[in-house]
Amino acid sequence: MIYGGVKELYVGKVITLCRELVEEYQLKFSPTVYCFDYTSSSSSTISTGDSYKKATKWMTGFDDYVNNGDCAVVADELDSYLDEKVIPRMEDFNILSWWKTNANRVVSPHCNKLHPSTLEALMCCQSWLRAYNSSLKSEAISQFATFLEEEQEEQECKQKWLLHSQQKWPPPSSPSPVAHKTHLLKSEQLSSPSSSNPEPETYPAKTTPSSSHSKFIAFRVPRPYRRFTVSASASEDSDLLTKIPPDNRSPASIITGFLGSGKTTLLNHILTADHGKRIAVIENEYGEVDIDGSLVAAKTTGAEDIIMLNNGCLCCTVRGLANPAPIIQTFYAEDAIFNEVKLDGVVTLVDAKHAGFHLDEVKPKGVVNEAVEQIAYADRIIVNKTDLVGGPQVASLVERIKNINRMAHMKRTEFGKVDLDYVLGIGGFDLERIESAVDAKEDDAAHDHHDHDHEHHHDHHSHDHSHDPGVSSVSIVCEGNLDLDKANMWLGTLLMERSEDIYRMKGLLSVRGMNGRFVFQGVHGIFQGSPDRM
Ligand SMILES: Nc1nc2c(ncn2[C@@H]2O[C@H](COP(=O)(O)OP(=O)(O)OP(=O)(O)O)[C@@H](O)[C@H]2O)c(=O)[nH]1
Repeated sequence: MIYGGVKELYVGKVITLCRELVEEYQLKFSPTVYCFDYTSSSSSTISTGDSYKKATKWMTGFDDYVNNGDCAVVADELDSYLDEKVIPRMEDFNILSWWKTNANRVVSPHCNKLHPSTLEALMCCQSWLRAYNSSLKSEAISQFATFLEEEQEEQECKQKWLLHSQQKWPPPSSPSPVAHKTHLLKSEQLSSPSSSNPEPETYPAKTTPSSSHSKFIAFRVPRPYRRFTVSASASEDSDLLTKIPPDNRSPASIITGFLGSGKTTLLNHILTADHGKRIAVIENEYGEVDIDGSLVAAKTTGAEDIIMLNNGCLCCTVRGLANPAPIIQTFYAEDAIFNEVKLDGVVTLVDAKHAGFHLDEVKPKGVVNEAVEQIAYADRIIVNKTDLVGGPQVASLVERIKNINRMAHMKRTEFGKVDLDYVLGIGGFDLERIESAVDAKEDDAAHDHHDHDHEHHHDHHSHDHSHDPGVSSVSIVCEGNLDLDKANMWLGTLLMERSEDIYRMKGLLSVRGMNGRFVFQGVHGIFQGSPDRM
């Protein structure tokens, strides 16, 4: 109609040519199904102004064809394409918007957010490689294509993480206005019983290779976090192989707390005590002058391992000093550190006299109070300087602290005087000690002799949720066994969606098909889990 008398000849030629091309394409690639929805392009929404029609009068034949045309029988992809109804002409038709709303998504919503050039490179590479791969059957190319796909996934995760971290951490140019120090204690237990047993211990179990299958709890954590993949091999008949290799790495403790809360005092107490441990101190001093270096007792007692970091600590100076999270993450993110050092625990000093003031401080929207954060990450909380305030004030502070972090053990002190066992060898991040941590926490909350508030708030069988300063402890206790797949899915989703909000978590799961418990612990996106020893 549009092309006059010769149309049969030319249209026929074009169709034959297209068919040859499609056949060639189909030989190389498996057929792809494209689905288009034309229903949303109803003519009622289309502007077909009279002036436009007049100006393009020569196209009226096409319009008639559109209105009366019938579909041909669909034989292959080309036929199906030729068979598609064409849409009426319109003045303001935008082909790109039409494809955006009508065509099937070829790009996932996540990919859609990638930089166009990144996306283009990924897609092109994949297409080329698939083409080569189909003709050359190259294993290496196939692997590379898979790598690219994984990289694409990684980019999606990374983008998600970036969104979170941008909300959470101050950018390098705007460090936290609160000047804090964080001390890292690395102590080597010379007579550690585990160090005499270098062989990994395997906990035997009957497994039937044919019937056993592996279950995985694997959380993709975007770089620079370490990825944890934890597996439990369980068979249908409840046989289980569990294995937690002994951990001979040197333990490290983080001492944190608000300005003047007594960190250096506690450190001196530790360094001068008779414990037989060799201790290295990495002190992060926010300021030009090394004040605390001269105060730390070890310097005068001949210890050689004191390293001062005047604005030099990579994670602290970049991300602000008040938040211990970056330091905790450093122990997991860097292989060199992770292989040598295990994080033992976070000890938070709280100034009994001034902490209430800091906890009350109202922060701008989206900014978490640093004093609250330091309590939230803690395994041990030392309410120091109790000599400066009365009993009721300390009791009310202790209550507030418990609302923020019910898992941590707490003690009241003067001049940081605590038993060393209380702050060293905590095992706060140790999967093998999760259970004792949970049990001991109950004892501690109810019977700590330093803590005379006589609180008997046993929340073991309740869903406990307090609302002090935006951060609170939640304990969930459920009866029965969990389906591992569902638990995996739930935890994975929780971490993907809300890891930013999870300061610490510890738990014991009873999983269907496992004889032992499944223990886990985590800090934000870092998650560790393993079947418990039987
Ligand atoms: N009254 C009293 N003073 C204490 C106590 N603990 C520490 N102090 C004093 O409080 C001051 C600050 O203690 P530090 O140990 O330096 O506190 P810090 O957390 O290291 O302080 P920054 O380095 O400024 O963050 C020092 O003068 C200590 O002697 C305590 O329990 N009672």
